[in-house]
Amino acid sequence: MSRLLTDEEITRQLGDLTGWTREGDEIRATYEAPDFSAAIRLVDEVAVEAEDMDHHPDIDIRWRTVTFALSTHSEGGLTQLDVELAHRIAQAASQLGATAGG
Ligand SMILES: C[C@H](O)[C@H](O)[C@H]1CNC2=NC(N)=NC(=O)C2=N1
Repeated sequence: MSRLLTDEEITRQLGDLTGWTREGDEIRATYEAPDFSAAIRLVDEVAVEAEDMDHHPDIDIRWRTVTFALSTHSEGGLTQLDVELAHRIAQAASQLGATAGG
């Protein structure tokens, strides 16, 4: 169980994460991988992290562009779980040479 974060907490905790923006009850980022295979590997690695956390992103895959949207559905907004998963996604993306873009 994780409580909803305040606006200030969200802003502060996303501060050092490139490409992540808040849109209402979600945080989102779009990554461009070197190729389609790397994009799928990124999704696969994120799946492992999501299962580890029992916290799951919405994922949109278009060729080598992958968009992740995070929200804690049970709480109806953003919690520490979303910030933690965003950091894990950023780490996986970095290791695969995927860069955060628009
Ligand atoms: C029972 C289990 O913990 C819940 O269904 C989890 C699974 N993954 C989840 N993922 C997300 N993003 N939000 C949730 O509220 C959520 N709930």
